[in-house]
Amino acid sequence: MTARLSLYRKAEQELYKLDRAVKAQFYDFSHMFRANPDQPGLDLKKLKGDSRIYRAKINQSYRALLTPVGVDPDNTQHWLVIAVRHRKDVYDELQVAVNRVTGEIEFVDLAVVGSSALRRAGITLTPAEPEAITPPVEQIEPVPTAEPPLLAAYSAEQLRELGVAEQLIDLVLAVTSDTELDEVLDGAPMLSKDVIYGLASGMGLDEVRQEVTAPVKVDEDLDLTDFAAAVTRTKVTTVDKNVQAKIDEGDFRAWKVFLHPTQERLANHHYKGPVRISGGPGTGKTIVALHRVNHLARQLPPGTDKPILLTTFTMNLAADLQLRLASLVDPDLMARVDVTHIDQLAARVVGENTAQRQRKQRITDQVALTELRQLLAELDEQRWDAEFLLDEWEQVILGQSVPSRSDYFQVRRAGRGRSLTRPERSQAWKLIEQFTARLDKLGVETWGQAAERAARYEMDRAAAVEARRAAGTSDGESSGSRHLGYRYQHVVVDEAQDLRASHWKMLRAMVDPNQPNDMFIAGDTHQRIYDHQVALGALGINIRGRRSTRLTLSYRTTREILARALLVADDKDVTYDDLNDGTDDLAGYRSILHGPRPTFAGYGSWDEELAGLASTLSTWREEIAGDGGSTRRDPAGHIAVCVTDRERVGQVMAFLTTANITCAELTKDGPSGDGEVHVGTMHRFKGLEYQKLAIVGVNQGAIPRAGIERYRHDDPTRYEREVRKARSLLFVAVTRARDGLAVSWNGSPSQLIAGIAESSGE
Ligand SMILES: Nc1ncnc2c1ncn2[C@@H]1O[C@H](COP(=O)(O)OP(=O)(O)OP(=O)(O)O)[C@@H](O)[C@H]1O
Repeated sequence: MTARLSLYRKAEQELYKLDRAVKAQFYDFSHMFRANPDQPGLDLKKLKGDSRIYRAKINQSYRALLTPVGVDPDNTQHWLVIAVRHRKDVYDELQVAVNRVTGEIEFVDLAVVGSSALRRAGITLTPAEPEAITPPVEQIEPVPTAEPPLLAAYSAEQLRELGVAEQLIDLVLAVTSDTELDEVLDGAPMLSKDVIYGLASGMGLDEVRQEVTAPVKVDEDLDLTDFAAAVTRTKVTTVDKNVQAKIDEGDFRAWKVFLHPTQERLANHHYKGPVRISGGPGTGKTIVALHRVNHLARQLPPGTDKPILLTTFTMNLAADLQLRLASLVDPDLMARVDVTHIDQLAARVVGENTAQRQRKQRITDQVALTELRQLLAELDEQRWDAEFLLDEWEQVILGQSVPSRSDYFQVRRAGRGRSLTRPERSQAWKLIEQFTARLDKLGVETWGQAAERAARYEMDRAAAVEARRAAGTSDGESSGSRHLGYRYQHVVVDEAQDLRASHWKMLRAMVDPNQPNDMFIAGDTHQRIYDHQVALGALGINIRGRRSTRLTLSYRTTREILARALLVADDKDVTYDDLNDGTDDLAGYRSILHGPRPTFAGYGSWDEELAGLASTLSTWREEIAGDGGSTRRDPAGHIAVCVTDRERVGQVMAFLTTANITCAELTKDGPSGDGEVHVGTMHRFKGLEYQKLAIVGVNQGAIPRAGIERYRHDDPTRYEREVRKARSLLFVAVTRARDGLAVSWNGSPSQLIAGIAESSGE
């Protein structure tokens, strides 16, 4: 009798973590099982407590827990592996069931529930192979506590109705502390976790019903005993000859296959207009954007063009998106997606519209600032600060495409702080005119200028398309049709918080505003590290009602790190916008991952801090190398050091090299070289993640820079803006760490972490 075998998500994740040798034995086991599940070497036996679960032998120590889910028409048995574990963790009380809300098969992992919670709920676990174990005698009684149960306000019936797994209900109603709740939910099915964490974080019953339960509820009447039907609704991995490759991919595979229902809904929904996904760091915005592209690509009619644009803010992030997308999307469909960073896109549009001899070299804002300073010095102009003027030009004049001096007199200068009188505006306009003429003469332009030009070209093109439509000629009818249609059918944007107004105008004009699924925008304004605040509505991108959604569950950062990160971002005096006229917040932002407490440490000098850093990195290196069980894991690329300025990058790398730690600098193209520890300034860390991260030199005066003090009284709005940018930068940095974070400083700590440093007792 042959068998078909599938893997439940949890079992697959357990396999990722096993030693290579045990994984190899699992592949052998699957092979044998598929040939004949009843062969004696597998020792297939039913657990005593629940008639649905069987255990089978992978090797002397490991067992597969399986459940039969039906028989195919050709008489092949179909089995689902629901867990893979050490035999001492197999208990007779384990159960598998069909969830009454989702209709999926689910397994509650009682093996990971702490003994105090089990006892509180009156559950005793009996090892399935007692003869093989010398059980630790569990004498610990739950500490009697006067604390009421955490979820005392709810009844078993209410939890059942929301979809909490039956076996968990008594347990969660009994727990009295967050720690116990974490233990109970550690091995819980996803819906149970979402519901309980939702209630525990203060969401009301109706809110949970609406936001968590309703989206995953199946409409049909469910037969809770029909496992064959249930397994068709459950995301499982088929065990075939490719299973080894799938398991070896480990966590890299997880994001491709197991989307959270909220993420899945966002990625696959049909939207009548632009949609925006927000959410704290690590909540999967990028993952959803990638799946969105996959979904859109699969709907395309056959063709050879590239109707989908996937864009982001920087070059290295675009390269990363390209790589990840290629592992998700079929190669044929991948060829239909244009993955480009936003400045490159603008440069392409400008290039298409400019004769070769008129093309200009692009310069950074820093180079432009030096030119402007030079000009002001030559003019002996003392009244204007170069930085202020450059910002005025970038944000007000270019940002709003102000075409003339008279328009500049009328324009709103929201968020600019210092107000300007009419004569002052006149002076500013004149100086900026002289400045742009100077750049022109040098044959250069800033990226802001290029973006503004690209927006204008693209808006002209959109106007031409609309005019043709109004005249009754359809797109692509005549020769030269490349210029006569909208450039894309779908635009997907990641890291949206940092795009300039002109980028948005360009993107808006690249896609038909009257077609569905036109724009999909992912970003988090708490992570805005450039000065480009926009109101999308005013730029023709109207995001209505339910087309704005927030993700709240972090898949990256441990709870311990997230709690400190929130202290950085959530200052009571700061509000964050929603890329429009409203506000955004991080309410409900949470993680279910646990890890070591982040460290905050002050040193007497930079040299001492560097020595402390080398010691931390050495410890981390050993920890990561030891993670792989008997095979040593290569720590390269899993550890990074984040510094506050370029100069310190060099200093850190030089010091670490002498301490026998090899480094690779994080450049705008990604890490240069294959050194094991990546070192870079904070800006370079946007969108990245590392298992362990050290942030050094978080001193008073380094972040925010001491230089902004001059604005404190003269231009308080500007001062606040600079502090906010620094806050966001540090927030981005601390949330890059998956499970290890060490923040340090020498002298006095930055004002942004002073409170955290004190409360950490260091
Ligand atoms: N459904 C999922 N299953 C497994 N892993 C996931 C899932 N969703 C996200 N992740 C993982 O969580 C991490 C963070 O995801 P992602 O980079 O998409 O978050 P983000 O919201 O874009 O973060 P940031 O705002 O910091 O750039 C990644 O390692 C990703 O693979």
